[in-house]
Amino acid sequence: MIKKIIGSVSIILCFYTGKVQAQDTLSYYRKQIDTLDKQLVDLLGQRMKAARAIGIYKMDHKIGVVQSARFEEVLKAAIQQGKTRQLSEEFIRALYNDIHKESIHQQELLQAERKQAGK
Ligand SMILES: O=C(O)C(=O)C[C@]1(C(=O)O)C=C[C@@H](O)C=C1
Repeated sequence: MIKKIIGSVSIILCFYTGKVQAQDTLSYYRKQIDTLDKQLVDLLGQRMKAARAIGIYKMDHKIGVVQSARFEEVLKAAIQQGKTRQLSEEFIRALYNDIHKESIHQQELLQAERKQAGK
């Protein structure tokens, strides 16, 4: 009888500790995602800052905002790097098209602001 009770208790304990371990694993990876997401947004902010600086240069040198050949280069490099990280070409294309759109939007906005300010 006592053996049966010990057996049942140890099974319950195993389930419990298993659940605790699963929770630990989930929160461990979620924390990792939270940290990486912060870095991602921070990097995107840095990239846009560089894009705005390019926007000023383009305005000063009368260069058009959209530079398709340059964007193709950027995209190609990102697709190549993505391949080494198990990221599909489709995903990288969609991501970079959105980044490019925002980059152009920020440059145009900045140029419009500068024009309005008479700079
Ligand atoms: O390289 C430039 O000329 C940029 O302005 C940067 C950038 C980009 O976000 O990658 C943005 C717009 C251009 O069409 C090409 C590339």
